[in-house]
Order: sequence, then C-alpha cells, then structure tokens
Amino acid sequence: MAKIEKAACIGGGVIGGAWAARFLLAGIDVAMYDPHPEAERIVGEVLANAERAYGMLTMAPLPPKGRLTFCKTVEEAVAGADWIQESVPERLDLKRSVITQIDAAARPEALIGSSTSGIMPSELQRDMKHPERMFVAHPYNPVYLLPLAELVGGQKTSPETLELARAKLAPIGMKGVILKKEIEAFVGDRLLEAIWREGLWLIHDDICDTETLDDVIRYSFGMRWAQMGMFETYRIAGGEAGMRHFLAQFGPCLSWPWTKLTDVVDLDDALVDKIAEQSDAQSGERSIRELERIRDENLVGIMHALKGADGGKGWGSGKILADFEQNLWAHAPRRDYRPTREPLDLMEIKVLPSWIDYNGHMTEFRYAQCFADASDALLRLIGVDRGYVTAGNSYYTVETHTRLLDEAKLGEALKVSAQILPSSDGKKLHSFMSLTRASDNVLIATCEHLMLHVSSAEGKAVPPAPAVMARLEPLIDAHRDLGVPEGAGRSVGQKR
Ligand SMILES: NC(=O)C1=CN([C@@H]2O[C@H](COP(=O)(O)OP(=O)(O)OC[C@H]3O[C@@H](n4cnc5c(N)ncnc54)[C@H](O)[C@@H]3O)[C@@H](O)[C@H]2O)C=CC1
Ligand SMILES: C[N+](C)(C)CC(=O)CC(=O)[O-]
Repeated sequence: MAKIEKAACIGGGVIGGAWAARFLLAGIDVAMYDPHPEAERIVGEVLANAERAYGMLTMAPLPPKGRLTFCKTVEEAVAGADWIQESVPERLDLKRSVITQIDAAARPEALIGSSTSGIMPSELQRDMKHPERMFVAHPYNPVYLLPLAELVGGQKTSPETLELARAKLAPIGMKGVILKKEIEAFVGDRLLEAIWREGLWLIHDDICDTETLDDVIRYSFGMRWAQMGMFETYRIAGGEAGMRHFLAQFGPCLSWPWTKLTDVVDLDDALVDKIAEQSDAQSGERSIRELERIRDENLVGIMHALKGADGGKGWGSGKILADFEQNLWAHAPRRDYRPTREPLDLMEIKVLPSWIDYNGHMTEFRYAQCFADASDALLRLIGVDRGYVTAGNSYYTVETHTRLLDEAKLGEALKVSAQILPSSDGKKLHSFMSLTRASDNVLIATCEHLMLHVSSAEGKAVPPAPAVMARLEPLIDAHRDLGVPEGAGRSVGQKR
C-alpha cells in the first residue's frame, strides 16, 4: 500500500497545523516551516485538540506518534520529504513563490499538495521545474477529523500524481476525491460560497440573525448533508417517482428566482458590525479552542454513528473511519500470546465526554461497548480477525449478564480483563470480564459473556478452525484452575 514516509508542512496556521496533526497521529514524522514567531505554540495547541479528538474517535491502536520538527527554512523542511503540503495565506504571488521554492529544494519525485481554497493549480505550478507532481489537495477544517481532500490537477500535473496522492491519503484516514477538471474554488467551496452569499443577504435584509440561520441549517438539511449529500437526498425527496419527479417539481423555482446567488452583498462596515455583533451574542461566551473542542466531539459522535450504518459496513465518513481502523488493526504489532494462570488483560480505555449521562457518570450502554470491544480483543488474540470473518466464520454473542458495581467518571482510565470459564470448548466461548479503574483497581463492572462459533454460510454453530482452536485450548487449560469467579452464573436481582 502506498504510504507517506515523511511529510513537510509549509505554513502552520489553522490548516497547516491540522495537516501536521493528521500526519503525526498517523505515525508520520513532520518537518514544519512557518516564520510566525508563535508557530510552535499555535501548532502545539491544534495538536493537543487533535490528540484529544483521536482519544474519542477510535480505540484501534494508533501507531506511535510521528516526530514534529520546526525548521528554519523551507529547504530544511522539505529535505527528504515525500509529501509536502503548502498551507500559506491565500495569495497567488505568495503561494506561487513558496511552491517554486519548494520545487527547487524537494526530491523530484516528492508530491507537492497545495491547501488553497480556490486558486487553480495551473496558476500555482507556472514557474516549477517539476510541475507534474504538483496538485491542489484542498482539505476541510478540522483536517485531522474531516476525511476529504479535493485533489485537483493543473495543466501540467500528471494523472499518476493524482492517483498516487489518493492512494497515499487512504492509510491516514482521508478520502481523496479527484476532480475531472480544474476550476476556481473546486467543488466544495463553490457550494459553500453560494450558500454563504445567500446567508449574508438574509442577515443584511433582516430576515433572520446569525443564530437563526445556523439553527435552520443544523436542525434540518445540515444533518441530511452529513450523511447523504445533495443528490441522494433529493432522489429520496422525489418520492417513488424519484429524481425526474423532483426535477420537474422544483426545477421551475430556480428561475422564479428564490435566491440572489449572482448578487454579491456589499460587506460594508455596517454589515460587518452587524454580523460580528450577532455572532458575539450567539457564541461569544466560549473561546475558539472551546468551540473547537465542542465541534470535534460532535464530529466524532456523527462519525461513530455513521460507522455502524449500512448493516455495520459503515456509511460516508463512518465508512472511512471503519477502513482507517481496519488498517490500524492490520498493522498493529501482534500481541505476545502466552496463556498464564492469570486473567487476560484485554484493553485500556478512557471515559470520554460523550459517555457521560445526566447523572454525571458513564452511561449504561458504554459499559456494553467496553465489554463488546474487549471481547473483540479476545477474539483477535485467538486469531479471529477480519480475514477470518471475511472467510465466513465468526463468533456471535448469544448471552451476556452485566453487573454495574461502581461509577466511572469523566477522564478515568479503565481496564478490562477476562477469565475463560471451563465450560468453553471452542464452539462455545464462555468468559467472565472485569472492568476496573486503572488508578486504584476498584472493580467497576463485570460481564459474563457467552459466544458461539458460527459458520455464516451455513447459518449454524460449528467448531472453530484448527488454528483458532490451537490458540484457544491452552487458554482454557490455563484458566481451568482459577475456579469460578465471584459473580459468575448470577441471575438478575440476586443479592450482592
Ligand atoms: N481556514 C480554513 O477554513 C481553510 C483554509 N484553507 C486554505 O489553507 C491555506 C492556509 O489558510 P489558514 O491556515 O486558514 O491561514 P492562517 O492564516 O491560519 O495560516 C497561514 C500560515 O502561513 C504562515 N506563513 C505566511 N507566510 C509564509 C511563508 N512564506 N512560508 C511559510 N509559512 C508562511 C503564517 O505565519 C500562518 O501561520 C489557505 O490557502 C486557505 O485558503 C483550506 C481549507 C480551509
Ligand atoms: C472558508 N474557506 C474557503 C477557507 C473554507 C474552505 O476552504 C473549506 C472549509 O473547511 O470549509
């Protein structure tokens, strides 16, 4: 699989800092050049928020974080890099000269992506010696969470460059979308600018304030767009008659016209003051970093929900997350597997903000999630991985009994361990899991868990493959002498 070995970020503001975080958290070393006197602080703060977000995003094993180096020159930063991302301010003269400087110093085969929001790549590559490896990689804020990069080639960009860029973005959890032709502002910013222009008119004409406008988006079509975009949503809106009916019904409105898309509002002082004041009233109580953290939690929640969609395969950005995690698991170092007469340590986790309920502690279904993730970890340990499942065999959970014994609070580190119970025979995998607080080993919950090994094709329980049995049997034997743990075999309502 094509992968980025070493990245260079030229420009470390809102976008360059977040690109750096995306690379670093995928285990890639980053060399950064930004002449801003506070660049290290700014990038550090973005990285801290990104690490917090990844702590919530996934329990898959992230690789060791890449090394971040601040460089004194562009030349020093790009030396040895195979992906260079330019994220300097949106000015053609500046970007062109920085890209030409990168081109002169970088390895000839290194890919050079520009974060520009709208400048055509042909304009940017005009003075380059090796323009065939230069393209636009337009990301969305926050780059460390939102997967999309629009990949746009200029007249001199080779088609292989765009394909290679797309391939290199996949393992870092990004979706590169290649546009057929270059155009100013690409696809995303064309759409965003159209709706922004309309929004400015609605405020200018006192139809609504900024908060009402945002409410209209987030309580309605914003949620639809996050999971289906425009055309799939409108196909459904056409009812059984579908897209043709939708176009026939709403097409004529385009010329009535309902919108002012071609008029540019005059952003004079009065309008700027009005928008800034309304925005202060709407969100001024919170700092930008606080708002970023709320945004990140919400985005993580949406991606988690979409990860379980479409029959568990994942949908949209949730599918990208599922693929990213699968890749992380595939590259995780295999755990040393030596059965001992001790319960198995399966995983460690942190109680995340979105796990807390109105009682101020970890909510009920997160206990189930912890035990489900731990049973997946147990299965991976005995060789039941994605390949095994894809080949048509798996374990299905058929019964669980959970006891909630103590509270888990925000930010606490928890551990899950498991004892394999003697009734396990391979076809049956009967375990008893304990969730403890890492700091003082207090038992927070237990879960007795029964799984059956199933052939998905035959739709019935069958013995596992010999390779799985060879890993499981020594574990069953090693745990046989541990006896039945306190709390196993209980029924609901028994006195503690
Ligand atoms: N902010 C956003 O929402 C998005 C911005 N972009 C694009 O990303 C690029 C950067 O934008 P932001 O990060 O928002 O701007 P920013 O102003 O936050 O950061 C720009 C950084 O470039 C640095 N810089 C200036 N001259 C430089 C030079 N010669 N060499 C290296 N660094 C230099 C500045 O010190 C600053 O830290 C722009 O092209 C913008 O259109 C793309 C997607 C979203
Ligand atoms: C406002 N903007 C043009 C810089 C926005 C983008 O380019 C993409 C985004 O993140 O919305």
